[in-house]
Parts: sequence; structure tokens; C-alpha cells
Amino acid sequence: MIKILANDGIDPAGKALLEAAGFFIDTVNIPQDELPARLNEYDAITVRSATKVRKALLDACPNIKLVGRGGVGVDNIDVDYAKEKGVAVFNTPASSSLSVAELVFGHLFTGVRFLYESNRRMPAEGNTKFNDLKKAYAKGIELRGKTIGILGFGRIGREVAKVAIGLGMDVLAYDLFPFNPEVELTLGGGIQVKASVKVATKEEVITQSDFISLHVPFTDKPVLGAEELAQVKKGVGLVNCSRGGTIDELALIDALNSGKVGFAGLDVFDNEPTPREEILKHPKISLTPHIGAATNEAQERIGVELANLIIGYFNK
Ligand SMILES: O=C(O)[C@H](O)COP(=O)(O)O
Repeated sequence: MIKILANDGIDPAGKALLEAAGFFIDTVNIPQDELPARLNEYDAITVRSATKVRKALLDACPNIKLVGRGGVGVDNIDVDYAKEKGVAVFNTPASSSLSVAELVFGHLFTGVRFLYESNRRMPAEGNTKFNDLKKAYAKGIELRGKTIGILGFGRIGREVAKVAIGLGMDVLAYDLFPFNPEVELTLGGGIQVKASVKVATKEEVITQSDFISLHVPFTDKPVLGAEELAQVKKGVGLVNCSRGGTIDELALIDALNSGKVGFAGLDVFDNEPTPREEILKHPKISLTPHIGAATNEAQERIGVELANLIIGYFNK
């Protein structure tokens, strides 16, 4: 019987599919430092972003034939090395796009109406300072009619564009690779509407947007560093639900302190799982702990997609 360790968990729907296909699924969470000694009992491992599958672990566990990433980013897996060794690597790139896009708008609505700050201050000061706080947060703005710039126009960027268009926003989109600017929205009642984003350069996105959302993988250079943050519109709102390191956090803190950036919504951080204190405590940053894909719906789709990939691989 094929034994699979789902080290960061797997949705019950995915587990049920694998069990029905005759696989044994172990959902125990083995700590990272114990994996080299224990993973070799299994034929495959599935992970989210918490467990790292690096070269040393693959070398220590030659029985592993497959690494399944329940999610998009594979930066926690040494993919090229795994493939060199004949270990299959699968991820589930399509299943979580909508959930990530909705979280982007959670951060945007939070930012334009100061929810992050008023939720911190009201419990502490509300009874004595209610009217002061009412005044402090009186200058909210609407999203409708504003321009959102999307850096990275893959699956998630496209979902962000659809929500934005549905809200009446203008969309500037940039990607390293050519893309189709047409998107198809599914509105309530199943109504389908076609719309287009404006294809832009990175510079146009940076200089012309009221809000910027990042949907890019991690590379060694931030997409928004000090140089780029110096060029944004004053008061821009930034959202990062992609990967830590794609915005230079220290430059972001400076830009928030100077007022150049109005607010930031961050789901990802340089030092996960221990983001720096200046980020955690900053009054102009709305925080979530890397939960872009953490919805019931996305996790179910991910579990099912991953299960089918694993079944297809071992039954081929
Ligand atoms: O790459 C992804 O799919 C997201 O960042 C979600 O990561 P998670 O599975 O650890 O929540």
C-alpha cells in the first residue's frame, strides 16, 4: 500500500479520495527536524508552505517518490533537485486564486476605511475617545473609480482584476510575459461579462496607480524596493498577498512613516513565521498571517486537485 504523509494537513475531501483509491494517508505533523529520520517510511509527502523539502531531506529519504504541494508557491521545495533525483513534484496552481483575490480586497477595504487601526484603538480608547476616533477616521475613500495596478498577471492577478472591475475600478496590469488583457467575470445569477484591463509597463503601474497589488513569485530582488517606492503616487495603498521579500520591508516602513505610502495590507513577510516587530506594530499596516489560500473552499479544491494528481501519478 502506498503511504503518504500529509505533513501540513490535507482537506478531508482529498483524504477521502486518496483512501478510496487505496492509499494510506497519515496526517500526523512531524516536526521539520525529525523528518530526515522518519520520512523514509513513506512513499510520498504533501506539504503547504510550512514544511520545507530541501536537498538534504530528499537525500536522507530515498523512498520518497513524490512531493505534493497543496498550493501555488514551491519555494519551500528544492524542485530542480527533486526532479534530478526522479522525484515527482506537483502543485495546485489554480485552486486558490479566488480566495487570495478576495483577501486582497479585504486588505483594500480595510485600508481605505482604517479598519485595521480602529479595531486596535477602539477597545483601548473607545469609551473615552469615541468622537475623537470618529474624527480621526473621517477621511475614508471609496474604491469605485480608483485605479488598481496589478504587478504579476497570472491566475491570481487575473482574479484580482475581475473583482476590481466588478467594483468599478480601473485596472492597470503588468507582467514579465505577454498576456491576454480580456477577462471574463461571473456575476451573481451566473451572468457572464467580458471586460479588459489596460496593459501597462511596470513603471506605469508604479506611478499611476491608487492601489498596487503584487502577484509575483519570490526572487532575490524585491519588485518594490526603495527606488520604486519613491515613484508611487503619494498616499498609495499597497497589498502583498504573494511572497515575503517582494516588497522591501524596511523601505516600506520608511515610505509609510513619510506618508508616501498611505497604508499597506500584508499577508506575507520577510521572516515567516516571525515577522519583524516594526511591521507587526505599525499603525498603517493591516496584517494577516499568510492566509490567502486559507478558506474552506480553496482548501477543498486544493485537496481534491492534489489527490487526483497523486492518484494519477501512482496509477499511471
Ligand atoms: O503559495 C500558496 O499557495 C500560498 O502562499 C498559500 O500557502 P499555504 O498553503 O501555506 O497557506
